[in-house]
Amino acid sequence: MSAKGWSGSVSKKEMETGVTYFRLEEVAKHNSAKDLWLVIHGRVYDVTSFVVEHPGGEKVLMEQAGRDGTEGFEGAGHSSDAREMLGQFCIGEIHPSDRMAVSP
Ligand code: HEM
Repeated sequence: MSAKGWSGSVSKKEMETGVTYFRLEEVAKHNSAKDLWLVIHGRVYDVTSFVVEHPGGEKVLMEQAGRDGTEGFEGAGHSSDAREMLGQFCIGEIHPSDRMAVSP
């Protein structure tokens, strides 16, 4: 369980479930093409290595960098292949306290 650049302490719940939780504030820091995280359906994705490979282009990912890209992701009508790809970029979930602020 590693989280690049994350300096928060590990909560009891995280130790029990093995899930890494990120605050929106933390996700927002990863907002450049060289360090790009986004949130889709409450999960956090580090797509830094995927930006240049994204079939939909770099621009749309940059526009959502450090933010909740659920609407954009769903709006583009991604294939089931694209949905399966999400798994390899997932690094954790949005912290329960911030969950109301993002799309479930
Ligand atoms: C980890 C996140 C993402 C992955 C793995 C991903 C993957 C893909 C893949 C594999 C395609 C090719 C078409 C398909 O198989 O559906 C695609 C196309 C596309 N994606 Fe993404 N995508 C991601 C995030 C996003 C986001 C956040 C947006 C918009 C804000 C977006 C917008 C698009 C668009 C506009 C296309 C082109 C659709 C077309 O040409 O018809 N993608 N993406």
